[in-house]
Parts: sequence; C-alpha cells; structure tokens
Amino acid sequence: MSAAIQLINIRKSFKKKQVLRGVTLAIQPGEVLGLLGPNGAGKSTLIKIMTGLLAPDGGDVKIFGRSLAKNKRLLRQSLGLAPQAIAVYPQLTVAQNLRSFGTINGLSGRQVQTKYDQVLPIFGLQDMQTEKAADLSGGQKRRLHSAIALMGPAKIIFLDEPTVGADVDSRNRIIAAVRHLSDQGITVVYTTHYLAEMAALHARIAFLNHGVIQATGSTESIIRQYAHPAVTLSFKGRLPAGLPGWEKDANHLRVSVPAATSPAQLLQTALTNPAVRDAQLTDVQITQADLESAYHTLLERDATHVD
Ligand SMILES: Nc1ncnc2c1ncn2[C@@H]1O[C@H](COP(=O)(O)OP(=O)(O)OP(=O)(O)O)[C@@H](O)[C@H]1O
Repeated sequence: MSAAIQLINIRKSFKKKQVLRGVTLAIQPGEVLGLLGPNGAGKSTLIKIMTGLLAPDGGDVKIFGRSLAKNKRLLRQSLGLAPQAIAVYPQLTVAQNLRSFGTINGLSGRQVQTKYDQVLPIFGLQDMQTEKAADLSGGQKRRLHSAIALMGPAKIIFLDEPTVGADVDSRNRIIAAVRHLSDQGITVVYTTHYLAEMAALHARIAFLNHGVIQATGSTESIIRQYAHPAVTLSFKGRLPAGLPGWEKDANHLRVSVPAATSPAQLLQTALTNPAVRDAQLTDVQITQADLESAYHTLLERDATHVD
C-alpha cells in the first residue's frame, strides 16, 4: 500500500535562508506523525508544502502515491488543515462555522450533516452549537478551529500546534480526538512543543532540525536511543572543583549519565569526593531518561548528524 504522504528530498529557502535542506519521510495511513523541532526549524513550512499551499524549491510530495504538484486540485480534497493561526468566522455560531466550511470544502448538504454529527462530539462542541465563535474561550476556539479541518472529505489532517493556549480539558479532548481519527484510519500530522503529548497520542516522532529529519521513531525508541538520565547537585556558596565530566551551571553541578553506568554510581563517587564533602550541598536531583532529555540530545547535534 502507498504511504499516505511521501516526502522525497524536499528543499525550501526563503531569500538566502535555507530552511529545508532535503527532507525525506514516509507517513503511513492511520499514523499520527508528531513533527517536533525547535522554533524556526521549518515545521509549518513543511506542513504548507505537504498541503500544497507552498511549492518546494526541489523534491516531491506524494499523497497516496500520486505527485501533489501534478494532481493538486484532486489531492487537496483529501487534505484538511488547521494552521497555527486560528481562522474561524467570529460572527458565526459554532454550527454555522462548521457547516459553512463543509460546504466550502465541497460536501453536499447531506454530507455536511453527517460530518457535522461526527465532528461535534469528537471535539466536545455539542453544548456550544449556538454560541458565536467570538464568544468562545481561547481553548474552545482552538477546538472549533481543529474541528473545521475535519469538515471535508479529508483522509489526512494537519494540526499545527492545536493545543496552544488550550487548558488541560481542551488539550485532552484534542488528543482524544486525534486518537479517534487515527483509529478510523485517518492520518494525522501534528506539531507541538508539548512533548508529553507524543506518548498520549501514540505518535511516531519525526525530529526536524537543521533542515532535515534527524531522527524518527516511537516515543519509546527515541528515549531508548537518545535520552540519558542526569544527576544534579546543588550547592550554597562555592562549587567544588575537580569532578571530571560534571558541568557547572549557576550553583549546580550536572552530569549526564552514560549508558555503562548508573545515577547511583555517579552519585556515590561524587559524594565521597573530598571537595564535595567540604562544600555546602543543598540538594540532589536525579532526572530520568525521558523525551525531554532525548530532545536536548538531538538539539545539540550538528547539521551533519543524521541517524
Ligand atoms: N514566507 C516566509 N518568508 C520568509 N521567511 C519565512 C517565511 N515563512 C517562514 N520563514 C522562515 O522560515 C523559518 C522556518 O519557519 P517555520 O514557521 O516553518 O518554523 P516552525 O518550525 O514552524 O517554528 P515554530 O515552532 O516557531 O512555529 C523561520 O526562520 C521563518 O522566519
């Protein structure tokens, strides 16, 4: 079966700035792809290219095996986008917003009704149908904005930072909605800066940095490959000297724990060191290997380092 989206060596520059330097990635039908990367990495640019809103300078995008550039009108029908900036009609109600986008996206009257009945509960909007979009809270507006991306015949949904400004309840609803879509075989491309959402979404992560995909894999495999536990010692007054491998940061000494050893071993060595014993230790912290630590490892890699 063809990939839902196949990116082949995508390149894009703005003036002299090379943002995407050769992005190659396949996203399978029904998969949730979590696109991670620092601010300015090019995530939104890549989404615009995947949805045909922006032409790449080089490379090809294939949607279900067909070139997007050559079949743009046809293929764009199968793509639903909720961009980063919220775009709803403020003077229309929730129901009017959803229905009018359904019509704009080419659904018949009956199809609009069917989609509307499906989408409303997915995003928990049942109680707000007659409310004006302008009167919704920030998180509710975000949910409506994401729901609009579904009001069409889309088989692939792009959600660019859908949980920004959303409270815990709205965020959980959006995550549950994405899981629901994935269970129905819909492919979701999702960007976020909230790393904890990746595990909740059962997403496959693609880490975009320096214009290329530097790593892909499940949350577990990314943690296994790139995360290291760390030990941090905090001191009052002068930091003790002479602990090889420990980095100084304000009033802390921090070490990333290599695979061959354990936090306990490193801690024991440090605490028996005379310089540490003479210093005023105020706190000891062990940080587990998690996605955040993997993210930092990846972030520190240079442009030539691709696994
Ligand atoms: N239309 C444009 N003209 C010029 N530069 C642009 C344009 N669009 C994006 N850029 C630049 O391309 C780079 C990538 O931007 P993009 O918005 O894709 O990053 P991002 O990964 O989505 O960032 P964030 O996490 O902050 O949303 C940035 O340096 C941005 O300034």
